[in-house]
Amino acid sequence: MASRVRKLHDFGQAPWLDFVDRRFLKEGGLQRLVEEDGVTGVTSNPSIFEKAIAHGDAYDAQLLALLQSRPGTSITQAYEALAVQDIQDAADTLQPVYERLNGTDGYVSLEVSPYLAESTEETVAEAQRLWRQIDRPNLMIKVPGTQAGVPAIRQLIEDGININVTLLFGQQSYAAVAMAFVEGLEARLAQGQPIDRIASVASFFVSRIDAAIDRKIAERLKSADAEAEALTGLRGQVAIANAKLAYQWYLGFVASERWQALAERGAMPQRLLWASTGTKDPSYPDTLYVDNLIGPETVNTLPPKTMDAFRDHGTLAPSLTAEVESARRILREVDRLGLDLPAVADELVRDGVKQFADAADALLGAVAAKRSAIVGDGLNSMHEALPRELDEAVEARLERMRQESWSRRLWAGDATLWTGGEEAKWLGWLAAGKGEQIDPEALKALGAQAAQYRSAVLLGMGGSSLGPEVLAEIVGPRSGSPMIHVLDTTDPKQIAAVAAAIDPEHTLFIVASKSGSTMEPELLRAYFWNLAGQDGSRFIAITDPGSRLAKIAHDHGYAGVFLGDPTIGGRYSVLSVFGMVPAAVMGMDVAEFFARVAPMVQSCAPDAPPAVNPGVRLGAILGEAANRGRDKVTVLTSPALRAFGAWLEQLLAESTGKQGRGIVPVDLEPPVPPAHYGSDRLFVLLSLSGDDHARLDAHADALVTAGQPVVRIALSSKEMIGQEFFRWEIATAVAGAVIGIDPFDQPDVEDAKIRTRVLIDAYEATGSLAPETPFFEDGRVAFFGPADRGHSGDNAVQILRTHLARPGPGDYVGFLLYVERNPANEALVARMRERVVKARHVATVAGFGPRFLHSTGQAYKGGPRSGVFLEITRTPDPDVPILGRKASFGTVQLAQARGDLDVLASRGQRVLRAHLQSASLSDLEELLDEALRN
Ligand SMILES: O=P(O)(O)OC[C@H]1O[C@](O)(CO)[C@@H](O)[C@@H]1O
Ligand SMILES: O=C[C@H](O)[C@H](O)COP(=O)(O)O
Repeated sequence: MASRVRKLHDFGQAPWLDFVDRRFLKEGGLQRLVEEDGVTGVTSNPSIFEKAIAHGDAYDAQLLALLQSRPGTSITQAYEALAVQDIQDAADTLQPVYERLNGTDGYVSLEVSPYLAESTEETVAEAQRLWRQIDRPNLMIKVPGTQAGVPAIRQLIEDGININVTLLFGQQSYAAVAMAFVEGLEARLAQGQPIDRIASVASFFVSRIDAAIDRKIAERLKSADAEAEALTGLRGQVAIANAKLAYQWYLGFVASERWQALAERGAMPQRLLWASTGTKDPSYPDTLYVDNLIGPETVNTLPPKTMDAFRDHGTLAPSLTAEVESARRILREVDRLGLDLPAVADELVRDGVKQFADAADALLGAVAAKRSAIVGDGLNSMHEALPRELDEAVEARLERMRQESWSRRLWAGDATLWTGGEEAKWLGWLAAGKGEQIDPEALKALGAQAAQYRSAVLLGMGGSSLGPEVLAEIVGPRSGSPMIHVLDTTDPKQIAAVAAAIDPEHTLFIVASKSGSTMEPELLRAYFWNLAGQDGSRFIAITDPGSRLAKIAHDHGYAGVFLGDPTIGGRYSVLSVFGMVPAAVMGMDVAEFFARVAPMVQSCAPDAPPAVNPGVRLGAILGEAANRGRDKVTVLTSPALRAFGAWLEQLLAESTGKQGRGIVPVDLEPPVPPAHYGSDRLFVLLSLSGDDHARLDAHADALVTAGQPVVRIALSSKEMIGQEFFRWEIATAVAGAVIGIDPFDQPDVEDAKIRTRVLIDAYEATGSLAPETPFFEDGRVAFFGPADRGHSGDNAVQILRTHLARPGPGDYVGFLLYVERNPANEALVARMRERVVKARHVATVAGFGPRFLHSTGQAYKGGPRSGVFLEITRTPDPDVPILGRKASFGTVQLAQARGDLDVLASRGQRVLRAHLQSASLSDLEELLDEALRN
């Protein structure tokens, strides 16, 4: 006996299957339905593919093969490759049907990306691309019947592409779509193109209408509506009535002269297709939306469950044209009762687009997760353990980000993600992450040339020095390549130490400054220019086009000038020439380096939904933590990655620390037992496989047990540090959006520079710095501070005690040292920090001046006003003169310290400056120790 499903054909209706799945196709499921049930078509949508691909392993083998053969494949491309294969398989299964029915049936539908529903042009382009790629005559591309979709449908029909119009709910949009179909065909005819093989269906959604109307009715019934009985009578009636009237419109339409003219030229009608025919309300019969919509020249696409039910107990009768008057009456009732069907239809279109976009997000998320599993340790891992409240806030934020398409908007340069200001002009680092800002061949040649030098000295500040320093310290020069010294200071001892360590004859000097006008690299450039005998052949410059440095490099005959991208701010520049030129000098294979970075860039791509996008996810954590007072991002690393924090500090602080908000990075603070930490921290651990990180792990475990939020990041090799540059750049940009600031400006840095300049200019004029009076001195140490800040005490210990008693919960203590940055001084300040943390239970930061001025300085001045700073200065001895100037490097450094203090004080931060007279730094450490003892 013929199957009941097959018998639908007797009524002129084509049964299609609303389902696709790899295993089902491979096991011959579709073939069986074609043979046994007379199925003559297949529809898919993003939800169907989400169910197929995201759950189970049927697609994993193809995915693995794809990613192995083309590692650069994006998750959208990967999904598409999987879907395309299924659609081609289904089309091939239906090919005999298509042939037998002479192109009137036998179609398989694939939907364009739901993300494009508002863009006509992009929908057209994607439909054309999929059409070419799938390359089957019995393919239909599904395009939503939205406002933007209608002109796309017209265009695509004109192009000769079969179209399944999806998401139709209302009579009006159906009519618009039918006209678009006609116009497309007419346009073809006008061009002399054939129209007899252009197939189209208009997918009228059914069950979703009842679901929406029934919900409205239920709401009304809750409030004891006077029309309760009439409303109840409409439950489960409206969708079918709506569909029946759509069919009546169709009948009128195909009878029209306009259509008949096309029909005479061989045009096939655009059939109405009943979609969404699986019953949503279990109290309704499971074949409701099949039994009642049977009629000629139509299609019903049935989900497997509905098809099984219909096969089993469906009712075959020509129902579509029955009781049309009753359908009209029902819709009049809907109108009378104010249920507003057109509004419901509009809302269902919006919901439908969103629902498919949600499904696409889930699908892409699942593909991304599968890809991460395949990439394995080729992608640095990240795991977070967050206290419940923060965890919930992060998850809620990620969901909001998903709904608001943050990953896509970030890459698209949508400034409204931030403050709607200048942000879009500063996104060149995204392309730089893909290696697009450098010329690998030129860098290879540079690496070969650089091998002749014993050492290299890089002169730069902030973003121009910290990236190279991290690369030098973590990855290090290859054997045969020069040893690299990074100088980002005006400290005379530090400058002298580098000058003494090199042989200028065998040294390559790299002057790095985006602006080309930063004071420190300019002074250092002049100093080493003379030291190197003014021989330009041993100098190269890295700078932005048209800068003063570019001109000097040209005039001085530099061996090379590497130009940066002006749309990249300094702190985001490490993956541009600013990091990669020094890397090449160190003998790194830059192309190989970027090949390692690539999996992170792909994982952070615009199509990677926030929850599985490692950069966006981290950004959500950083931003939510900061907004909840956990604004001290405490960086802990395994030994080999120790240097990373210096780069990260600048990125986080300078990007987010403004308008009294932002993140205060805490780097190189010695770990202490969890009891000493407040509730203002977020801990980030970076560990390198094979490095000694057992203690670090134990510390992290203890922190988690104590309820502290911990993010753990693991690298499989030190070369993988490149991935962290990119992850953190994305994370910082995203955190900036969560915090609500522009992460690409640095509004408070300039002030300290101005104050310094005033002091130095005065020095050049008078030969001395403007006098200043300490509020206390004892010959060992002199103290300076704003008079109005209540500094008091009869001796150094008391003064320090008073100052260090200032921080309360959530505050932080900053040590700002204008002394040589060397291992001994670093160790000393680390000890001082440890004492403060233990005694005061607050976070501590430390910076060596003027280096930190171009890095964390922005956050200390513009960020949260929770800092308590101890600035430490001394009169440098021996000093280093600057040729052609009265001021020495030491004088400049002191002027910088004074300028810094002034600005910090003017911003309401609590500041004290200890100027070492006869006391050494160790002496100060003892005083501090005493001051912290009760
Ligand atoms: O590369 P440049 O222009 O010399 O700037 C160095 C650093 O100084 C700053 O502008 C801060 O003063 C940083 O943003 C930057 O990385
Ligand atoms: O083309 C088919 C439609 O996408 C499908 O029928 C929608 O069904 P649903 O409303 O059950 O999601």
